Amino acid sequence: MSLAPRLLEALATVQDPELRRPITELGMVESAVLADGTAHVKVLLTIAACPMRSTIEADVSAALAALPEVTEVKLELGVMSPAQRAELRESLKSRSIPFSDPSSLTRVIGIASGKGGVGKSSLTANLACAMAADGLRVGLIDADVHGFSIPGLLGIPNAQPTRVDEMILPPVAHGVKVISIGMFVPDNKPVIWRGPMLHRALEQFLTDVHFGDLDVLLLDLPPGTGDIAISVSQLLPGSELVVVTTPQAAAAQVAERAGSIAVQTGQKVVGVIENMSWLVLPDGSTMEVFGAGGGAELAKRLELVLGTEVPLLGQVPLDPMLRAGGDAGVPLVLSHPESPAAAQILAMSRALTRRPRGLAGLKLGVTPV
Ligand SMILES: Nc1ncnc2c1ncn2[C@@H]1O[C@H](COP(=O)(O)OP(=O)(O)OP(=O)(O)O)[C@@H](O)[C@H]1O
Repeated sequence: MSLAPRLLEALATVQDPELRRPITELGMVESAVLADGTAHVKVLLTIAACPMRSTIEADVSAALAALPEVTEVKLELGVMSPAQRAELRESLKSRSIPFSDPSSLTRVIGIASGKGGVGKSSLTANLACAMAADGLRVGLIDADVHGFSIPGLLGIPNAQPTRVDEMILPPVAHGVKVISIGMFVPDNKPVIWRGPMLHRALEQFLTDVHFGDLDVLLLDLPPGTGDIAISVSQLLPGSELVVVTTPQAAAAQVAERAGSIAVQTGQKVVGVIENMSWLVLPDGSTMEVFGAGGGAELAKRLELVLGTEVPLLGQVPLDPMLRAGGDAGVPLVLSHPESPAAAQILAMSRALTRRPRGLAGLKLGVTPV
């Protein structure tokens, strides 16, 4: 194996599109030789059917061609041997759940609701895209096993994760790394898994899916107070919760149950989102279709039950464009960021990600004298 330093420097600027690391670090560059202005380079793909083959090919050629001493690029693509793949897997994979390590800097936020249909998944998809558009590295786990809808909301209804042996690489949509139970269920069949299987599935997502370094990991939780909520708190003890409700008093009461599970799990409820708060009519007036006050009431009650501050993060109006954005797979915060509903979601995304983080469990790197 021969590796010319100047060529390696150029190749180090090329990232594997799925693993998001320089190809030089991933052991993908087998040889790189410069002879009479011609760069002869062999790059190894992780698997033969690599969906990113042409992207890698184009990026490598462009990076090499940019060197002044290179007049021609001769690129050969090969495939890693099982032993090379095993080495790569070892170098990438942590034995445990990376996000549950006390020194992890990833904020993990579960989005919960009392009942279905309050817009939890739509808001989760929009929040994830808002955070990614703000330059954060965002992962999203669709853990709503009975109603997985995140891939559709993000425009990748049929996306399949790439598998490198036992390692799973999540598809990326609008800059968000997404994994959904729906991606592992053939033909959109309903999932009838019970507690232990759900726990195992979530555990597998958290250990086997290679998200890489993330600033935020969002989880779209199933509505209610089911097994997944308990599993999340066990597998991700530092995770936080946001509770979504509509303004309706009855909905807020059901949501209170979902939020107060945090008393048992020890999770922090970082806020309430009220969705479908009002509808702006053509004459400019507003109509409170589902009543008023549910979000503020829920936040107040959760504060009492949990004994911690629970702010109402925002109120998102009904907006047909939000629904249409979900159907089209382009969330409203990306297609119409100026709309009042998107503006609310963008503000909430910033409020959630710019909070100072607690120092509990973090290594501060200082030694007492
Ligand atoms: N602010 C809004 N304005 C207009 N339509 C909305 C709004 N929020 C959600 N919707 C629509 O309401 C419906 C339910 O939303 P969504 O699927 O996100 O709810 P959910 O709480 O995740 O439900 P489930 O948990 O049952 O999957 C969808 O058709 C969605 O497009």
